[in-house]
Amino acid sequence: MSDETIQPYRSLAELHQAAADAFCECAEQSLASRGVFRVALSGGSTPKRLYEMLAERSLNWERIHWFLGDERNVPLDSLDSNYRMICETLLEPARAPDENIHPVFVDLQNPAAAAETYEKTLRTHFPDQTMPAWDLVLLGMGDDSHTASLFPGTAALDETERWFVANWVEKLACFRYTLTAPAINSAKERWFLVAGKNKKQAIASVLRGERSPSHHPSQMIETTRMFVTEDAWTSNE
Ligand SMILES: O=C(O)[C@H](O)[C@@H](O)[C@H](O)[C@H](O)COP(=O)(O)O
Repeated sequence: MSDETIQPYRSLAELHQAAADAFCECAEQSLASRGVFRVALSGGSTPKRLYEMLAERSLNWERIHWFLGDERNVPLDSLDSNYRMICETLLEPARAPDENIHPVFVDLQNPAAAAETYEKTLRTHFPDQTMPAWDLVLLGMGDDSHTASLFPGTAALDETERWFVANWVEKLACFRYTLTAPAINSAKERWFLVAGKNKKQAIASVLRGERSPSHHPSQMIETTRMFVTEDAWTSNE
């Protein structure tokens, strides 16, 4: 990823404002050219305020479809559910049509089956495609360089055919649901939102460290834009 695709912001508020503007522009362009905007959203804390801001924008809610880039293996009403967070911050305040919202119907006892079911759902939205043709995938980055639920040293990093899998994460001692790297890279736009000095080392390793996707999974993503706060950024100088 070249440095011109990376924009450091003085504050998280400025990052969210810029990301909200860029999101709306991306949606408008997609709707104008394809009549639909299909986006996979990130979980975590960084995008929450962005989602709240988007709920206040005048988007064409009827023609936007909302998907999960990853999910935790918890009930959808759990405080740890990405779906719950996205509903509370964005989809409920915006009154997005239920039929446009596509949660992962988790199966605590059989996450592999739930992931296969979600992949089948995705394939109905992107028929006859080898990989999902998202208009946008929003991503965060962990301080261990993970993105979505592609964690270092996990089996999902090696997946080249599947779109969406259940991924055992040893360090968390749990399954996570995640898009695979090829199913993220097939998006027209792949954006990272990264904030906080605790992410500085991860960003430096991902962008400037040796190429080692098994240690730095975010290196697998062909990023088109990175929104980052200055306290998480080190320039190339
Ligand atoms: O399910 C999740 O938690 C996310 O999808 C995950 O990949 C997240 O984006 C990073 O862990 C960064 O999280 P923060 O934004 O909370 O730092």
